[in-house]
Amino acid sequence: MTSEPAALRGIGLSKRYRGRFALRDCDFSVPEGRVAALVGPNGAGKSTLLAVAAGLVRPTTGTVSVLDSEVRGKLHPDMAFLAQHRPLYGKLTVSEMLRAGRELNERWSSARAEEVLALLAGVDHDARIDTLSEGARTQVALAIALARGPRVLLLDEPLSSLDPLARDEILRILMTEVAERGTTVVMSSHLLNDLRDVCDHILLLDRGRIQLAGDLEDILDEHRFLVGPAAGEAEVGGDVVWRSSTDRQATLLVRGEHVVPSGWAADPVDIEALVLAYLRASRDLARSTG
Ligand SMILES: Nc1ncnc2c1ncn2[C@@H]1O[C@H](COP(=O)(O)OP(=O)(O)OP(=O)(O)O)[C@@H](O)[C@H]1O
Repeated sequence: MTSEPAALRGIGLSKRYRGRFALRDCDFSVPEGRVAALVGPNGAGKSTLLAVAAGLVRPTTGTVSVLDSEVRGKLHPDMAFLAQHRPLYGKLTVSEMLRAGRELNERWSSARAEEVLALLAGVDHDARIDTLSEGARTQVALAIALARGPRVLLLDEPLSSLDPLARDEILRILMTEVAERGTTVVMSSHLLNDLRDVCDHILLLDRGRIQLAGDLEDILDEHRFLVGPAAGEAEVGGDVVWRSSTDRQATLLVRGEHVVPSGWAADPVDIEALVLAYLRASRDLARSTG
């Protein structure tokens, strides 16, 4: 593991629920200032990892640290967490909810809250929370999280069930926060297309295990898709992450040094294709081992 200061670091992190691992031996380190995508299929352990990092769930073994101090059963003061089920009171109006946010949060920057109000310019402050669209509810919850003035922001599926316009609005707010304050963001999502332009770090979880962790550019640089006649496949050396072949053609995802046999093409990968190939490899392995 790197000794670079980390916004969020897990060492040997495991969480078991009734004998089943939701997280297993997870090592990762997200440096400060990164926007990290936490991706993986349903049930991979994303929400569990975020809940452990937020101090809501205790790990079974291992540790998680925020800004180099170990999380021990409560939210780090420099962190804000937006849970998947937005922590809002439906019967309050937006103004009342913001007042409640101020009263419920020890860490509340009034100056920051004023700025954050500007983020809610399009939301009716007299409307009850339970009458708002999903996008507006997410904006209110995000505004309250940002008014804590966090250095690290954890978001559990902030974009799910939002229409494209609302997704764009939330991402714009996040990117402004990152550009102006250097806040570290770790967000889980299934929407790889939306993450492509905003994330510079990736944590890929599958069945509780970290499959990939690191800066996105380095990880994309390390991988190539090789495509060529199936007969040449044996010549490709190195680490083959995933393969798919017909009688005539093979497609391989390779990591690190490898041979490109004559007649084969080596293509760069993007985040979506990379994640899909890792998940397919994992599914193929699970099928073959029963
Ligand atoms: N409180 C709990 N009690 C028992 N099992 C749990 C609990 N929370 C999560 N799990 C189990 O842990 C595993 C990981 O769940 P988790 O919600 O962390 O995954 P996820 O990647 O966030 O999934 P999704 O994308 O569907 O939200 C799943 O098998 C889930 O059923």
